[in-house]
Amino acid sequence: MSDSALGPLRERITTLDGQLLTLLAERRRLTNEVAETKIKHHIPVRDVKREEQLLVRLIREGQKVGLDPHYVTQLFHVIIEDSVLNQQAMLAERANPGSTLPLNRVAFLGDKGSYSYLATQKYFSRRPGELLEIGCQSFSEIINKVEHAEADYAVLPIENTTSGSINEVYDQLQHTQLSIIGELTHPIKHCLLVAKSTSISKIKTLYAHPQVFTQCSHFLAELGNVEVKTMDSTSSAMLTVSELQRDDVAALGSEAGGNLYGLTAIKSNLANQKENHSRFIVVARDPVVVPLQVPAKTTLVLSTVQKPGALVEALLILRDNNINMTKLESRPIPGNPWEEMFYIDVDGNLKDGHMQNALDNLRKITRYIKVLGCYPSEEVSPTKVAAASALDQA
Ligand SMILES: O=C(O)C(=O)C[C@]1(C(=O)O)C=C[C@@H](O)C=C1
Repeated sequence: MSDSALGPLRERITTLDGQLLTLLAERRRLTNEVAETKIKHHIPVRDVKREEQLLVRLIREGQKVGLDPHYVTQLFHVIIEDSVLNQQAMLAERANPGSTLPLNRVAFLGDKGSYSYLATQKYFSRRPGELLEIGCQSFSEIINKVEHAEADYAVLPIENTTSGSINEVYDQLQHTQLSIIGELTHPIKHCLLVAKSTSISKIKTLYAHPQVFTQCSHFLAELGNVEVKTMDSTSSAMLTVSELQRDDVAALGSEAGGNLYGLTAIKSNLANQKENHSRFIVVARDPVVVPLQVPAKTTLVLSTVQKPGALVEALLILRDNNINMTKLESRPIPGNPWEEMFYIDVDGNLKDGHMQNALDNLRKITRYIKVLGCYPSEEVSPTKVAAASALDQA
């Protein structure tokens, strides 16, 4: 079928897509207005009951026009997540009036196209002010830039669903006075990126960051006899391949990043686990206040006294204060063999009475304890409705 036969239909689709965008922008404006009311009346951002009602109604209405419940649910999860994150960003900004900058200078690993670059773009797209990206070669350089006020923020990857914690970043946090002020998760979709038209069987050299090789180890084993070259960042791997312009070299990285270097993805979804996400933290020189209407997380670092059960005792304090721990990580203390620093993420706000009580009690039983930051939680768990409940009422 020629393009001209598709033309009229495509024109109508293009018009509809434009209308959908206009409607989505209008919906976003309305939810921002809702946020203003929530700020004024101290109402929590998230209202799961309202989300449930809305989804049930939409699933029912969708069915009437031939849209299946799964499709409608997925679509509105994305839309609702967007409104929740925007509202949270608005509330956080109001609670920290002095912290809004006309220019956000942000240090991150790599250059244009790295996963940290994409995460930086995503996080700051919801914040006021222009973005100035400062690509760095190492985590210590990133921290240094913020400590010396050459950057205002740093975006650092802290864990990945396939390869686990990024120890180097935890070790940097041990020695800095910077505070964690935000977090975000970003899907990591590794692709095989090439500069010239080629096929997988022709590839002899593969460039990537070591973390990426770890996350794609099954694919590498399948590839067989390919020379693997480790690079400082995903972006330097992509830059190298775009400069070489050969049909026997490839980089591992995201499709969006590769596009910035004129690279094409010839195979996608290369990570060992299908659901491959990285969690990033955002750090700054000054801590932020998180309004109580926004779900918060707090990250602590502590070392216990050397006696059996000391860590258990610390964790029981959290349980007794009804505080949910979302992550526990241990790292060696340099110069003190067999001693550990524990990094603990919990759901909770520093302003909350339970949290204050837990911290007071932890201080009594630990050798060292520091709050690395309290920040809005960006994990917006999708509200579930049983499709049956939506359909029963139809
Ligand atoms: O109705 C609200 O309270 C909103 O903030 C809007 C909205 C939505 O996007 O529909 C967003 C977040 C809430 O959890 C519920 C619904």
